Amino acid sequence: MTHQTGPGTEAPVGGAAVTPSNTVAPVPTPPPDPGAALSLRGLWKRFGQKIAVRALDLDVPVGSFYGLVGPNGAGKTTTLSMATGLLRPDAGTVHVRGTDLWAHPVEAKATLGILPDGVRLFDRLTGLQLVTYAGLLRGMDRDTVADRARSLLAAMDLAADANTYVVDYSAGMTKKIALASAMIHAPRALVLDEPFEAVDPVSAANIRDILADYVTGGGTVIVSSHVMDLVQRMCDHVAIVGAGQVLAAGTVDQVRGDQTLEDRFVDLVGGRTRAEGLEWLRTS
Ligand SMILES: Nc1ncnc2c1ncn2[C@@H]1O[C@H](COP(=O)(O)OP(=O)(O)OP(=O)(O)O)[C@@H](O)[C@H]1O
Repeated sequence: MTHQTGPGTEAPVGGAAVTPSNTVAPVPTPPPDPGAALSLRGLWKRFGQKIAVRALDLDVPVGSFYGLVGPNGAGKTTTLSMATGLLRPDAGTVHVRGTDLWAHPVEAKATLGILPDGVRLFDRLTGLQLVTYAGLLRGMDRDTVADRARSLLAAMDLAADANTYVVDYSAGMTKKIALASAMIHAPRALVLDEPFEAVDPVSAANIRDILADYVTGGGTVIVSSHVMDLVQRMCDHVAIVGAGQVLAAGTVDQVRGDQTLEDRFVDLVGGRTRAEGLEWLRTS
């Protein structure tokens, strides 16, 4: 379910959205959903002159496999970073099963597993050391960490490279070890920014199976992706984000209607251009 403020709403000042007098008043936003795995309300983020996320609301139901899609620069990473405590919003709230993440970060973050995009790992550790370190940081006992680390490395097809330094991993292997590190404490929700980027098709299928099992077992997964076909097949819910706002959200069937998700995405987001002025690229 999404709720958006009116089109004339400006960036917030002092934490409140300001509406110019000559525009339509914003639709009042309902309070955060305490039953949702993740409930975002009125999130804003500005970088200099660029408003990356504007008045974004989103509810992710518990037990859903939720896809977040949008064109490059739409604000997906910024939204997920604010939703997981990595980037402080200029305004708005994030609730994780009713807990205000920015007011009670330790409590809220304990229930999340996070795969951020582009954040440096401790890559002078081996893969096994990195996953072990993630478990110990979460306060788990050594035996449980050792058991789970072994299982995760096997599931990610990294057992043979357990003792290789992460700095020497390929991009896909790095993605997989970061994912294993996000899962070691059996979080209640996984927030994964582009988890399949650079991952080979066999590993991607294995990861999809792991995530599907996790959802069947009551977990919630939120993934950002550019691959519409993958989201349509893998997710049960989807939000299409454009220019920092949610343009459509709901179950995949609700959002796509009688179109493919890709066609619906292009309809909502636009941006298809004819390649004019590139005649010089033709070789014959
Ligand atoms: N640290 C930053 N400083 C300045 N601008 C930023 C910063 N982070 C993001 N932006 C800008 O905010 C906008 C949203 O970026 P964001 O990375 O959230 O988009 P995205 O939807 O994740 O894009 P992509 O699909 O390409 O990864 C972009 O215009 C980007 O240039």
